[in-house]
Amino acid sequence: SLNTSIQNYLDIYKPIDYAVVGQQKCGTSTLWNILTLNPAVKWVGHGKESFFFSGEMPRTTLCDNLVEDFLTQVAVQRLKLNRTDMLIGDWSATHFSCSCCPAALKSLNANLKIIILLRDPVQRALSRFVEQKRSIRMPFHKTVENLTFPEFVKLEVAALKGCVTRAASLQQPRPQLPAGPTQSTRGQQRAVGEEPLVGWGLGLDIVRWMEMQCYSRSNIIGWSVYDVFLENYLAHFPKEQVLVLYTDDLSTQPLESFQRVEAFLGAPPHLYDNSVLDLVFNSNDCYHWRCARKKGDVSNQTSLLAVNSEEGHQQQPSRNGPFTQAVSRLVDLYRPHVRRLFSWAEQGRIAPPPERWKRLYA
Ligand SMILES: Nc1ncnc2c1ncn2[C@@H]1O[C@H](COP(=O)(O)OS(=O)(=O)O)[C@@H](OP(=O)(O)O)[C@H]1O
Repeated sequence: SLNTSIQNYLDIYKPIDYAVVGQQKCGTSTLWNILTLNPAVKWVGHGKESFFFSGEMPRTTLCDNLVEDFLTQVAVQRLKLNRTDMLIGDWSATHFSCSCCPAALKSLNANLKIIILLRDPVQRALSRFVEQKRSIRMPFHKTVENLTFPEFVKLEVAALKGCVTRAASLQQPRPQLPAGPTQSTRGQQRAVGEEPLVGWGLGLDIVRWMEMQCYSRSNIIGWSVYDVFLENYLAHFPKEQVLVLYTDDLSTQPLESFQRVEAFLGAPPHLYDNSVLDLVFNSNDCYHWRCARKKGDVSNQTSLLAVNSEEGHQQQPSRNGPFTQAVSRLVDLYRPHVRRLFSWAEQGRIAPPPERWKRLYA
């Protein structure tokens, strides 16, 4: 029963224009619900996420999934709406931590615009932990059901460190880099002194590949190690095609954030209702991509939930208690990775992370 009045087959089957690749638990549902109120901005799939090239469980990498099936899903959107003039994107938040996804997406459309939303790494890890713990339907519920947050952090950080140490032991001498302005493997200019960015299939050696897999197989803690995954995207796509946003900005300056995304996508500006901009979707209060709560009602609930479950319903974690220690352990883990984000911001490769992150992780 599809409306086939649109004549141009190529227009219907052309690939997506943009991809919001993650990160999971960083506010992607809020971005999706509000941004797609703009009639020029649409998405592929029935729900929010297609999970087409990588699923919830990191081992289910699907980069060689049938391209034609994906194009058909995109075409369905154009046929349903009987329009070819809107921007169609993929919203799978699982694509950020997937090693082969930047390569697959680049092959799909070299002009693709990539959008990445990042939240304070500890907050993201906490958010995912609480979600998995609370719902038996969640894929990592079994992993965390009998553990407190500090217990889980201790085990997982040790496992991650072991994995990364084993990866580092495979280090071989690196080829000498030529002096002066250099070209990356993909031919893009980088300034003197800027580290070369490598990606899957683009200069990634065994050490960094294995390291990336250590983090990509650790959904709750490892998926907050943003620089490793972001580097992969920046190696494949020119920085002009990669927009990095921060959850803090979505929270404090929602309208500006949506306008920035619209400008990046080349979409006509939409007039958003103020009451809509005040909404937070898929919060710990109401786990569903479409479930909305007022911003003020959900703030800081996640850390409270985690503390309450472990320290006897206190309002604040005790100074040297297990929860505070777990947070410090995570801050130590994330520190060098957050620092890389700041250095990329200084080099103009990405938008600067929130100042608050500097105080926490510097
Ligand atoms: N505007 C704004 N400001 C601050 N925080 C926000 C905002 N929008 C979403 N959120 C929080 O993001 C969490 C949900 O993220 P996602 O929608 O990306 O989750 S998912 O990957 O689709 O499962 C979820 O975190 P938790 O509440 O800690 O679970 C949301 O509360």
